[in-house]
Amino acid sequence: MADVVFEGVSRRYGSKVALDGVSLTAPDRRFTVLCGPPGSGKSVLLRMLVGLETPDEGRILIGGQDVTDTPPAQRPVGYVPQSFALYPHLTVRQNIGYPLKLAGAPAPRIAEQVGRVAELLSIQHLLDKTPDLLSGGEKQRVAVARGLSREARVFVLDDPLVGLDYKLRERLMGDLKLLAAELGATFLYAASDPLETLTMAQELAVLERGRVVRKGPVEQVYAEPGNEAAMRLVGFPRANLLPGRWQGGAVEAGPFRFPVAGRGEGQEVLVGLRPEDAGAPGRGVTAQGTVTLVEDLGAELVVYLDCGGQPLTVIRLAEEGAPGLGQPLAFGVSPSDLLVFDRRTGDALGRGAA
Ligand SMILES: Nc1ncnc2c1ncn2[C@@H]1O[C@H](COP(=O)(O)OP(=O)(O)OP(=O)(O)O)[C@@H](O)[C@H]1O
Repeated sequence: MADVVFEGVSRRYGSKVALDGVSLTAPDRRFTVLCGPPGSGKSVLLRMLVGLETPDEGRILIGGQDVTDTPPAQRPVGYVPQSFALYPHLTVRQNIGYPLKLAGAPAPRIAEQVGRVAELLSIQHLLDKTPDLLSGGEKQRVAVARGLSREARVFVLDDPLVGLDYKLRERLMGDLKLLAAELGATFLYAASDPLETLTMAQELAVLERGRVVRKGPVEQVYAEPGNEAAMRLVGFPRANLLPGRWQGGAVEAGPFRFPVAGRGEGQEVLVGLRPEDAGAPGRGVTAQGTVTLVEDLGAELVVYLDCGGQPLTVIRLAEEGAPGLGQPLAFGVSPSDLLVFDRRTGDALGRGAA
């Protein structure tokens, strides 16, 4: 078993609180994604697991063993850092084998492991080259291979695909998922991109300002965000969040006015609506906007609307045809897809009632 457990972990840098009492379990052999805006503490948390940072308070356990004070080389953790540097004077083979060499592995064992990860990442043909001969995407693959070369029970990847173009990222995401399944280890992965978050995660932890504001299986967090930050960060395209007010038993926000169940009378709220939950007009709550931009995703179109000054994004199937710019577009929303959050605290208050 290699559950990773953070127990009440805090870290300050001077007066800046980077992590504030984080408690989180990354279950054994599951792929856990940490998502959150820049500066929310993802890297610091991962660097603590690797052993490059020490918590001011709290403990870190791997497979039930306290590793809080264990030196990095003695932790069963492989690491792909956010900004990687390959050694320019070493070949790809030597770069990938470097962490194993540091850990004192014998040469035949290193050769075997390097061959294995190179095959998993389809970079066998690059093994004898030096980094200056590689493209950006190839370098990234080598960095990932180096992080995965250790025989570890836990792998930590800190936003490893950042900066790559869309096509390359998509391919590497697929490869990494397969790889994770094949290695059968526990993965922790920081992602700053919502598509990457959704594609990679089995388990999810949403961080904001050094705290975990939501955690759980990805499907559960998506269906019940429970918090405005989780709604904003988990979903692609990003969810709409409209400022509004709860008054007289109904919420009014942008083009919507709908009855709600719950307690929040008189409150300033944010109404969350996922673009994919806006459907054909005629059902539930209907609204209309003017088309300002259409983005083609292939089978789907992302349609940007202006609803009386309130921007709103909806999804349309491409087979329905692209709406014209400047044209009106009506749409319908099931009341239960309108999620209401407290604008001050971000906490969920309720949903639209039928
Ligand atoms: N060595 C350090 N010295 C001072 N402050 C630091 C240090 N490392 C991190 N911080 C601060 O801690 C906070 C959390 O940083 P962290 O790098 O973990 O964020 P992140 O969520 O990984 O962001 P990004 O997505 O930009 O990588 C930030 O405010 C950052 O400035």
